[in-house]
Amino acid sequence: MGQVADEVDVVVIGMGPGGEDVAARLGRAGLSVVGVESRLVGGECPYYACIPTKIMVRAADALAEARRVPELAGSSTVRPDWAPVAARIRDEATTGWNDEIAVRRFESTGGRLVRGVGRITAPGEVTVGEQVLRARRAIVLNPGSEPAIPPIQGLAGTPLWTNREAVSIEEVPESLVVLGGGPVGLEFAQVFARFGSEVTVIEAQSQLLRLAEPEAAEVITDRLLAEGVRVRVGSAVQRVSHDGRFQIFTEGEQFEADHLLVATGRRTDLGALGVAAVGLDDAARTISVDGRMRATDGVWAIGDVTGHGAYTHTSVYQSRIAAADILGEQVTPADYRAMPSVTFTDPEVATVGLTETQAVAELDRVRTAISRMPESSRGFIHKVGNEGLVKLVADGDRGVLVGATAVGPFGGEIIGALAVAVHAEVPIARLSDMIFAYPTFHRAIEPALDELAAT
Ligand SMILES: Cc1cc2nc3c(=O)[nH]c(=O)nc-3n(C[C@H](O)[C@H](O)[C@H](O)COP(=O)(O)OP(=O)(O)OC[C@H]3O[C@@H](n4cnc5c(N)ncnc54)[C@H](O)[C@@H]3O)c2cc1C
Ligand SMILES: NC(=O)c1ccc[n+]([C@@H]2O[C@H](COP(=O)([O-])OP(=O)(O)OC[C@H]3O[C@@H](n4cnc5c(N)ncnc54)[C@H](O)[C@@H]3O)[C@@H](O)[C@H]2O)c1
Repeated sequence: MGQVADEVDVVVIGMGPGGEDVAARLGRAGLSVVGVESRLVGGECPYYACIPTKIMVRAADALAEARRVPELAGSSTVRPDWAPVAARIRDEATTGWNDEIAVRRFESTGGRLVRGVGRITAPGEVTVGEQVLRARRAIVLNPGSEPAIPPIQGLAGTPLWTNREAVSIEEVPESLVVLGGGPVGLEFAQVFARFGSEVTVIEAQSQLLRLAEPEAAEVITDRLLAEGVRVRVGSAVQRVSHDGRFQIFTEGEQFEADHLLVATGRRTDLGALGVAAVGLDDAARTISVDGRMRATDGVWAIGDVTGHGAYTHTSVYQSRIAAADILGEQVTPADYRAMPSVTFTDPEVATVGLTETQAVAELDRVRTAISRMPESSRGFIHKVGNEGLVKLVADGDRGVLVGATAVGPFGGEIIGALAVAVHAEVPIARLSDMIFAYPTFHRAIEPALDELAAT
């Protein structure tokens, strides 16, 4: 006798932020939904990524501000203690890496959770261990991504850290090498340095935050150097060894540290997900989706696996579209032109849309302008810690912004105004008429607009 299939309307494989959201929306709309999750409902973001790292950043920023007191307001003595940070992450944010609350939240929408690794075994069919699920209406794929470990000689088998170990430590390492100068690497590097670790960042590309505007990378590099972080760019690690401590060998240099944090990007495994069973390329890194998140007949995909920006806001944006499409509602196709991102270093590095390099590759006439945060009134008032800039990228033919970068205190908040401008294609002439409250950080947008208007 063959296995009797469990028939439902929708099976969601992977309950990351997008998977949880799409499952809840469809459940609330009256569909029968099974969510399949092999680890924790909620995915990477609440347990190992966004939330714990931002708790760490908040604490590290508090230390940095206290250290700035002598330049502004008297004297201060700062004695970092990791215990409150570890306790907040463990007890307040992740309840000991336990997803009971998230499971209850999902079940309250009418959904049913199946624990285990889900795999597509035929069109409309998902197998989890011995259990076979038939999806009448949709399979939604939200498997997220895993830390990618580069094939460096000697690295495999060492007790390296990825973001998952780094958010669950109880004590700050005395010394740390961070491999990779992307958002993950830099957020951790600055946090641990501010808590007293001796930190080295090794980045293979020629600048930190390789995808960011070079002017932004320069600001954050200078800040890290000023805080005592050792930074190596354009540096390839050739070999690693571990004998209780790590030795990291690059061309011409050797570094030694108690711990090694690998933050060299993310990987997916479409083979393990069984996508070939529905005709998709299982050797690919990402699943191509159309504007409605459809990957193929009866299959939708959302989140990191789609390759449209590994951010929680991407995953949840896509989940809304996928849910509406599955419910047969009118859908505005996905539009990523105004995709924002924020790296929560201090200063924050926030971007929206295209960088100058990307715009030049796509458009006939590109204009850019930069205003420096320390030259603004608020930058002057803020004084220590005021590094930053606003860079605008405009389509010279259409007279609209196609991209922007805001680096500075609250750079992630400043970018909000610029995201509206890029999203709604507000004419630059119209933006120039705006009133910017005095003396705010976002007022640094105005001189850059003036410069664009004058060219
Ligand atoms: C250190 C760090 C900090 C970050 N900070 C931010 C930030 O500040 N802001 C931001 O927007 N983004 C941030 N991100 C990115 C963010 O975490 C992800 O983009 C986000 O989690 C969305 O991912 P997702 O929905 O694709 O799935 P994920 O969160 O990766 O979840 C996917 C889930 O699917 C499960 N799964 C996978 N395969 C299967 C299977 N076959 N069967 C069953 N279950 C499966 C996994 O166990 C996992 O729980 C950060 C990432 C890292 C690493
Ligand atoms: N605040 C946020 O929104 C936030 C924070 C963290 C991560 N994320 C997302 O998570 C994803 C993963 O972040 P990430 O920083 O791990 O990846 P990333 O790809 O952005 O950066 C990884 C860096 O490692 C470098 N690298 C790769 N191999 C190397 C090697 N062998 N030696 C030295 N350097 C090497 C790359 O050149 C790259 O600069 C990103 O897509 C990011 O957008 C977002």
